Amino acid sequence: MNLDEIRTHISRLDKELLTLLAKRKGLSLEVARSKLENPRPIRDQVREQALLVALINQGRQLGLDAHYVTQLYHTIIEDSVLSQQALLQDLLNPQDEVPAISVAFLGLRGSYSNMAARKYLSRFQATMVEHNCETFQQIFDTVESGQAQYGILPIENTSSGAINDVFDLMQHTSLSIVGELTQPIEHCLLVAVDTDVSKLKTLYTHPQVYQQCSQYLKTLPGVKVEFCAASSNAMELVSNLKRADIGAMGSADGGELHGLKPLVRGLANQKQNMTRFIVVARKPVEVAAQIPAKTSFIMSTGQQSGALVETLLVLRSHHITMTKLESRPIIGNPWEEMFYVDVAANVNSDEMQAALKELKDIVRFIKILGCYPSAEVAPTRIPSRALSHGNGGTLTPPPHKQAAKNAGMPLQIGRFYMSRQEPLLAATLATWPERSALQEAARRLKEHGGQVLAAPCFGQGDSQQEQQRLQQLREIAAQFDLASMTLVHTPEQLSQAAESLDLLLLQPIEGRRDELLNAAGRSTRPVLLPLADNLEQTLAEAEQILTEGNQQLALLDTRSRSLPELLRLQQQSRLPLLSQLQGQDGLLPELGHALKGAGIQGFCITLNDVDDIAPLQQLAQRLYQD
Ligand SMILES: O=C(O)C(=O)C[C@]1(C(=O)O)C=C[C@@H](O)C=C1
Repeated sequence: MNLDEIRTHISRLDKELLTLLAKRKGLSLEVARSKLENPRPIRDQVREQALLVALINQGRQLGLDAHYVTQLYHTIIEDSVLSQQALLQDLLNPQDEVPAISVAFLGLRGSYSNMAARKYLSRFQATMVEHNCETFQQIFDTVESGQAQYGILPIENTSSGAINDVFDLMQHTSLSIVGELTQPIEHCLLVAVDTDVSKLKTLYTHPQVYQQCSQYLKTLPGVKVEFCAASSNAMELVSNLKRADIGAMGSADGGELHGLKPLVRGLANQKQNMTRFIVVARKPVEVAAQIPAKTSFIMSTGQQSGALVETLLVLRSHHITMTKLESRPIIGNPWEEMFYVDVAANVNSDEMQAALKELKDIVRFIKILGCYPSAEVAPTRIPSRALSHGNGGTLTPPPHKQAAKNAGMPLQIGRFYMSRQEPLLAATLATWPERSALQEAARRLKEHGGQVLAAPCFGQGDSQQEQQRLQQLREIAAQFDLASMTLVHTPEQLSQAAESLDLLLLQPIEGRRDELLNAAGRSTRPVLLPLADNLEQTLAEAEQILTEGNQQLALLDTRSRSLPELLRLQQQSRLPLLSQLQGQDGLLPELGHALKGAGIQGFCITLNDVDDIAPLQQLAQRLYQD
C-alpha cells in the first residue's frame, strides 16, 4: 500500500470508530431512560470497573497498552455519564424551543470564561449568542435584566483560590445557580506565525497568568513581558500584529479562535490548574434524583461561640457531605461573617429538607443559591492488581471502610495511597534519560501497575536545565497518570521540586542536614527519608520533620536490612516504610512478597536502563497477585 492508500484506509477505520461511538452513546441514553423508569443511580462504578478490566485485558491481546485503553475509556465513560445526566435534566426541565441561547461571560473571544461558556452550552442544540462583559457585576446585570439567559462565572481556582468578588455578588443577586463546570487551565505560549522560542522578544499576558507561569518565564530571561487587561486581549493583539518576535499566553483552544498556534504547552507552575465555574440563570432548575447533585447556600450565624459548629453538626447528623465552606465579611456589619456552603445533596431530598428545617432554627439568615447536577465524573480507578499481567480480570472487593480507618490515615502520593494491601511501586532511573526514554519508562511502569516515576533532576549546577528537567518529569508522569519523585540535596532544591513533583526524596548534604530537614518539615509535599546507618539518628530526623509540621513522611530502607530490624523500626516510628530493591536477582519477587507480608508499604526499583524492566515486571506480578 502506498501512503495515500494507507491514509484512505485509516480514514475509513476512523469513520467506523465514530459510527460505533455514536451507537454506544445511543445505547447509553437508552440505559438512562431505563434508569428513569426503574429508578437507579446513573453512575455505576462497579460496572465501570468490570468493563475497564475486561477492556484492558482484551486490549493487551490486541497489542494495545493498558494506559492507552484506560485513558480512552475514561473519556468515553465521562461523556456517557454526562450525556445521561443531561438527558435526565432535559426531561425534567423542558425548555421552550429556542433557536439561540444567550450567555454572558467575562472577556473577549478566546478567554477562559468564553471557553467554559462554549463547553457548557455545547450540549444544547442551539446556537450561542455571546455577551462579552467587562466586569462580574455586568454579567449579573445582563442576566437579571433578561438580556442573557445564562451567566458563567469563575468561582475558584486550584492555584489562586476563591474568587471573592463573585462570592460577594452572590449575596445580593436574585439569580440561581443552575450548573457548574470545571475547566482545566492550560497556559500555552501562543504565536501568530512560524517561529521559535529563541526569536521571541516580547510576551503579552495578564498579570495573573504571568504569576501562575513564573517558573517557566524565568527560563526566558531575555524576553520582555507586557501586561494586558485579559489574556483574550493579548491574543487579539498578537493575532493582529503577526510578528515572529511576539507571543501571547493563554489556552490553545482560545488561541485557535484567533488563528494562533501553541509553541509551548503546560507553562503553569502548578501541575493541576483548574478553574471551577458556576452557571447562573433567572429560574432555578430541578435535578433528577438519580443524578449526583450539589446544593449551594449562604448563611450567617450569630457570633456566640460554637455557632458555626452547630450548623455543621446538623449537616453531619443527616449524613450530608459538605464539599466547600468559605467565609466572607458582611458589608456594613463589621466582624460578622457570611458563610458559603456547598453540599453533595439534592435540595429536594428528605435529608436535605430535614437539615434545612433544623438549620433555619439556629441561623440568623439562610438563602439557597441553587441546586444543580454535579459536573464531577471522577474516573473509576483500577487496582494495580488488575493492571499487572497474569491477572484473570477478577477483582477482590475494596477493603471495608472501617478496616481502612483502623489502619490510620494512609499517606497520599499524587493521587495514590500507600497501603499494606497494595504497596506503592516506584521506578527510579539511575541517570537522566532522553525525553523519549523517559516516556518509554513511564509507559512501561504504568503497564506493569507501578505508580511513581523518579529521575535525578538536580546535580547539574545549571539551574535552567534543572528546571527544565523538573518540568519534563512532571509532564511525562502526568501524561501516564503517574506520580513523580526526585532526589533533593538542599533546601533550595527541595522548594523547587515541591512546586512540581509529588514526592521528595531527601539526601542531605553533610553540614546542611538540619536546614534540609527543617525545610522538609515546612513543605506541603510528602517526603521520603532514607534510613541513616544509625537508626536512632533516623528516628530523630523523622521527629524533626514531623515537629516542623509535615506529617506526610515515609522512611526508605536502601540497604536491605534484616526483617526484625525493619519491623522494630516500623513499630518505633509508626511511619510507612519503603524498601529499595536492586538487581536482577531471581529472588527479588519473593523478597518483595515477604516484605509486603511484613507490612512494607512500597518498593523502589532502580533502572539502569529503560529496557531493563524485567525485575520490575516480576516484582509487580508477585506483589499484586493476591
Ligand atoms: O451500564 C450502565 O449502567 C450505564 O449507564 C452505561 C455506562 C457506560 O457508558 O458504559 C455509563 C455509566 C455507568 O456508570 C456505567 C456504565
